Parts: sequence; structure tokens; C-alpha cells
Amino acid sequence: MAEQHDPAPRDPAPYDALLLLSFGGPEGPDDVVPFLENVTRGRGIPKERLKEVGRHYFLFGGVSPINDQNRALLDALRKDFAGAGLELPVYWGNRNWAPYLTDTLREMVLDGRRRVAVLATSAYASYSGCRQYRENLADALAALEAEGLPLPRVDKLRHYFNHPGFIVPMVEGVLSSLADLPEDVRAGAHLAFTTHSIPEAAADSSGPVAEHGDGGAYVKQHLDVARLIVDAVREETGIAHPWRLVYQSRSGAPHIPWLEPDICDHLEELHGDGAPAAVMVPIGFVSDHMEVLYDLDTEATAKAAELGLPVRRSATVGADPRFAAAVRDLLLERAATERGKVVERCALGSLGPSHDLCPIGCCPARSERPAAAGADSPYA
Ligand SMILES: CC1=C(CCC(=O)O)c2cc3nc(cc4[nH]c(cc5[nH]c(cc1n2)c(C)c5CCC(=O)O)c(CCC(=O)O)c4C)C(CCC(=O)O)=C3C
Ligand SMILES: [Fe+2]
Repeated sequence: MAEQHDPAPRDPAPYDALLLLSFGGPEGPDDVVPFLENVTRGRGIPKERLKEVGRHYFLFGGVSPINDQNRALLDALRKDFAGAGLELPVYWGNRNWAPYLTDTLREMVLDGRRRVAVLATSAYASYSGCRQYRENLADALAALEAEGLPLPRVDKLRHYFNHPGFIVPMVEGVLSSLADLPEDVRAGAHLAFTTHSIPEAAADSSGPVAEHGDGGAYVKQHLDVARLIVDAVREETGIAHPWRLVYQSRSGAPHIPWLEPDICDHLEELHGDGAPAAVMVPIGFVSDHMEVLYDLDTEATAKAAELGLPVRRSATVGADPRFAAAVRDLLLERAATERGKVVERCALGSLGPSHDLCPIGCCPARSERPAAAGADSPYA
């Protein structure tokens, strides 16, 4: 699919590597507490919430599925690149668990890589989904600098929430979840699009303020994705399913407002309103990691069972080959742009392709810290 939109030659220059940058997760029971400490350092998360989230991981043997999912995505990317005749090494580093970003970036520099394209496993704007990853890149560069190593230039590939390689596999997932519902409730099923709740203040200031103004980019981008999926499903089935964007995985102190409603409250409301069934569509996530496995497949699914509401949860893109091809498309697009070429930028929906370089003030942090790969980067 991506190929049709990619008029650029298969030339990755100036890039000499791709870095898959992800969240990381524990790989056994002993990792859980130190992992949670890494994630929440300085973030003001209540102790009770941490205990609760720790319990989610222990329910699954202390293993987050996210690392294996990233290994599968790495394989898919390497296969895709090889199939397209694109010779570019692919590395993997995480924010919160091994392989740590700083270690990977050091390895890359020692391998001679100097110009790195970065794909974050987060498709949307927001502090947590974008700037925080850029802060981690700056921290990693600072660490290498302190070691006297040459610094690579790192460019973060643009947000891909509206790239067909992200949307089309999710449309397919929704269609198969609908098909999996009992026939008598299928046509009336609601689509509950879910994403990570974030503080309202973070949502309001997400994305380039000049472009999005009040409300911010985070919610707008998700609404656009939901509409694209609803429209594509209608085209396929002839049914305009009722839908709503809802939230999950709320954290933080209770007195601070976060995006609502929560998926569980939403299911209750749907049931109260007489909805016959629902499909939960986790558009906010790139793979079936712990938020999907616990908050949707465990907690929300139990809630629906208690209500007697038939539900299904549709697939995330994971290591879908079309997503891997989309990453290649984004990389070649950015490479051509860096070479001074004008290229077609593939994007569906009403928002258009996202920016390459986050402008100053994009997705501001509570306390200012250096962030790489944006207009405010202290690095080249
Ligand atoms: C927007 C967003 C994404 C999507 C973008 C992206 O993918 O990056 C995301 C992804 C993820 N979040 C994850 C795990 C956690 N997130 C936490 C905490 C928080 N997330 C937040 C936001 C997001 N999070 C926020 C605003 C907090 C509050 C603390 C803070 O302001 O920083 C906590 C602490 C405990 C808790 O409070 O829940 C944990 C353990 C995992 C790994 C799952 C696995 O192991 O499989 C993944 C992929
Ligand atoms: Fe999170």
C-alpha cells in the first residue's frame, strides 16, 4: 500500500541507520518494581496506583508482552527493508527497560552510525507520546557526549496516526471483531475507540499550539483516526456503527482532571442505553502491550461480562507487514526531504501529514528539559 504513495527512489541517504525507540517493559517478576521506578521517577504517581499496576504485571508472570512485540516488529522491518532492496541496519532501544536507549545509541556510534532516523512506537502527539521520547534522546546524547564519543544526529520520523499502513490493518481488525460477534447483535454494535488517558492540561497543550489551538492535537488526531475507521467499516459493511472516543489506563492523583470517560464507565453507559454489543478498538496503541492485555482484555472484558454486554477487542497493528512498509515509506520520505527533495507525504483524513520537526513549545513539559530532534534541540 505504501509503495503507491512513494515516488522517491529507494535511497535512505543521508540516514545510515533506523532506531526503533520504544517504552520497554519487564521480562520477569524481579524486573517489575525497578521498571515501575524507571517509568514513574519524578512523575508524582500515587503509591496505591503503582501497587495496582505492579499487580497487573504479576498477573502475567511479571512479563510485559511489549518486548517480544518489538522484536517481532524489528524482524518485520528487516524483512521489509531487505525485500525492498533497502540496505539500512535497524536497531532497538527503550526508554524504561533494557535494551536501554543510551546503550543502543552508544552501540550505534561505535558501529560508525552518524545519522539516525528514529521511529517511536507512539503514533500521536502529546508529552508522553512525543516530547518525552525526545527528552530521552537528549539524555542519551548527553551521556555519549560525557563519554567523549562522537554524537550522531537523530531525526524523529513524523507521527503516523493517519498513515494508511497504520489505519488499514486496524480497519481489518475491526471488521474481523464485528464478524466474531453473534450475528443478532453485530449490526447494532458500538465501536469504542480507546486510547491512553492523559491529564487534560497535557491534552490541551499537545501538538503545535499554533496549528491546533484549544483542545490540542492529541484528541483531534484520535478523532480523525476513529472517523477514518468508521467510514472504512461502513464502506465495507454498509453499516454506520455508532461510536465514541473513550479512554483507559488513567494514572496520576485523583484531584487532577484526566481525559474521560473511562472505557469501563462507557461500557456501563452503553449497556444502560440498550446497546446490544461493542467492539473496543485500541487506536492509541501500536501493539497489544500491557495496557491492552490488562485494561481492555482483562478488566474491561470482565466488566462487560458482568453487564452481559457482548464485547470484542480488535487488533493493534503490531508487526503487520503493512505497518513495516509504512515505516519504510516514512523513512524514505524524510530522507528525500533531508536531501532537499519535495516528496509526496502519505496521509489519510482531514489533518494532513504531521510535521517533521516539532516546533518550539510543542507538547510542553511540566518542567523544561532539553529535548532532541525538534526545533528546540540543543543538538545539531
Ligand atoms: C500517552 C501514553 C502512551 C501511548 C504512547 C506510547 O506508547 O508511548 C503510553 C504507553 C505506555 N505506557 C506504559 C506503561 C506505563 N505508563 C505509566 C504511566 C503513564 N503513561 C502515560 C501516558 C501514556 N503511556 C501517562 C501520562 C502516565 C502517567 C505518568 C507520567 O506522566 O509519566 C505507567 C506507570 C504506572 C501507571 O500510572 O499506570 C506505566 C507502567 C507502556 C508499557 C506497557 C507494557 O509494559 O506492556 C506503554 C507502551
Ligand atoms: Fe503509559
